[in-house]
Amino acid sequence: MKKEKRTTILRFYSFTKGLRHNFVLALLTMAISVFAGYMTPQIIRVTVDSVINDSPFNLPSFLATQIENMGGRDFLRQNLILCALASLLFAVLAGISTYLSRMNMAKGCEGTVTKIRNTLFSHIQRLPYAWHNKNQTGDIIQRCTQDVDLIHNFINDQMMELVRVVFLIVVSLALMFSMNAKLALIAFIFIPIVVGYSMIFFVIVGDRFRIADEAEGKLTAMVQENLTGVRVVRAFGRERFEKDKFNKQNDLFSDLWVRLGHVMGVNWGIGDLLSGIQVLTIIAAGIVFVVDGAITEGEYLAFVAYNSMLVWPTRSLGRLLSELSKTGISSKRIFEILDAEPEKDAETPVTPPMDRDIVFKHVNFSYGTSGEVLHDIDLKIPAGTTLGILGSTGSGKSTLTYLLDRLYELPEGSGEITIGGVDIRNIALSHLRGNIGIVLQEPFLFSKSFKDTISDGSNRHDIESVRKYARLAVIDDTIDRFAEGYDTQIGERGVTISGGQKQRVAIARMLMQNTPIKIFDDSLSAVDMETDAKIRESINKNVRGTTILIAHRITTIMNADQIIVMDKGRIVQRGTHETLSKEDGIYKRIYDTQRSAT
Ligand SMILES: Nc1ncnc2c1ncn2[C@@H]1O[C@H](COP(=O)(O)OP(=O)(O)OP(=O)(O)O)[C@@H](O)[C@H]1O
Repeated sequence: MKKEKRTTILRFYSFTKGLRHNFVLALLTMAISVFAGYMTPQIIRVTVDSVINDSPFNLPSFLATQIENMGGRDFLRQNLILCALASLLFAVLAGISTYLSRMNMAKGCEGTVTKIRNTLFSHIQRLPYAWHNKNQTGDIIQRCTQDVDLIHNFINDQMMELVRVVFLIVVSLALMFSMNAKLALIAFIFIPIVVGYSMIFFVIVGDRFRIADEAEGKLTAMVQENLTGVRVVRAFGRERFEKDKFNKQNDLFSDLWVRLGHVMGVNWGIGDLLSGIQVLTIIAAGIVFVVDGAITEGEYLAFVAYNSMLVWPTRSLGRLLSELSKTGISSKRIFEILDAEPEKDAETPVTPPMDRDIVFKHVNFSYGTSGEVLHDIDLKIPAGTTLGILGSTGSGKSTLTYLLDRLYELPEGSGEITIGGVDIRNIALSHLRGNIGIVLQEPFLFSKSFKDTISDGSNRHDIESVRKYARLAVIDDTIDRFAEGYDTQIGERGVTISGGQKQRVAIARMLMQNTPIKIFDDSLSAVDMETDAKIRESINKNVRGTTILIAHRITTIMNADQIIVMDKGRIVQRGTHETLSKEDGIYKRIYDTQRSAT
């Protein structure tokens, strides 16, 4: 059972480390403020009963002695202002302690939430690629923002409020019981009723909030997908379709919130009704008690004041419980991320030289969702050579590279991939990935200048080095044509560059990282044949290391030292361009087709 995840908000306790003194101070000063607030009705009671009327002073002995020393009842009657000043003193004390309480709570809360956000973000960075593929980006964003905000509200408002409310109820009841137990009991009876029905709403609200929160996650995911794919939306004239799809989800989302609001409304309404009945009961019963002489007039006034102080927190307790229910759902959604297993190194990871032979030994692989994607792959890529991979879409070419880069882990018993004889599962992940450069068919470029983009991941940032690699990727002239040259910003707030230009910038970036293993995953597909040839020629002449070239175009891979042809997850042909172009099979068919097309 130890493994069973505790998904309650209490798990956030560890994030309060180093800030707990703020929370303790916040609670202490809050207690002082509550105490000071409770003193005013006591001052009114003493003033009415023992200063204006003639009842004996019903006060702790040290206070009664103090009043006697000052001149007793007669002195106070002539100086009623002193009673007012005492009230003012407690009001000031309440104000100052409330300020200190909020200040400390804000410090503790902001510090805790900052830690939660940082931990979430860095944990997400370490989660496997497979996890990212399985989860919608919009939903992850929703969890990191909206759900974290709810935790913020919980710590900043609800937690404090909960303690305050419980404290207020206990103090009110204690004071009321000390004045008249029977009347206090009448006031108390309403509390279990309010808490009881609030518990029912706790469950209903929690359920509805989870559904509404998930719907919001879908809505965020929809917006995110639409914005990312804005080009496709425009190109296919899908604006209306996208708008309708969004409107539908938005209607569903707002419908869910209306329903949640309905439940909350009923909850609050019943709470208010019960509170009204409770107040009326105490006012009426109190009058009967005064008439019967069971309590004094001063006690009655104090009792009604304390009762109103009791009603508000009791009603709040009901609301708080339903809010807490939402917080519980949010914390569960956050811990679903934090509990996801991050990528791990072997127990004693090694960092061997990577400019060595790469070997795939009887590799089989499945993503788990469909059948086997790779079947019995046996392949050796001698160090410093170029491997060309050709194959139909979905034949498993990219999967080979994902496995090499350990974006997906090869399970035990599914074969082995080694570099220089070392199983890659034993190589430190940062070492492995730091030594393998990949350019994808649709590379992702961050919003930076050309210069910063190309030097990203390299330890050199001087313009001459950047230019050198831009030249190798045949993108130097294009960059120079922009008004701000290498300082031109690309991406969201900068210039838009074509798919082929993007590919070439990504190639320059990868070449500048100067990794001993380089993978080009169909990354010349968007450049014209002539530029493709120029890039390959400059790479052949100037770049050393092991290269894996995946392409659909024969001309891209024809100079490779070794070429494999893949079909349905198997290597169906292997050789060089010389041998394969003469052998009957897929390679020759594609070669003939592409030759006749040019
Ligand atoms: N993350 C994934 N989860 C589940 N299945 C996947 C995943 N990635 C790829 N596949 C499936 O694995 C098979 C091989 O895909 P892969 O991307 O390796 O093919 P490919 O030869 O590189 O194709 P292309 O030339 O179109 O890039 C395909 O059937 C694909 O649908």
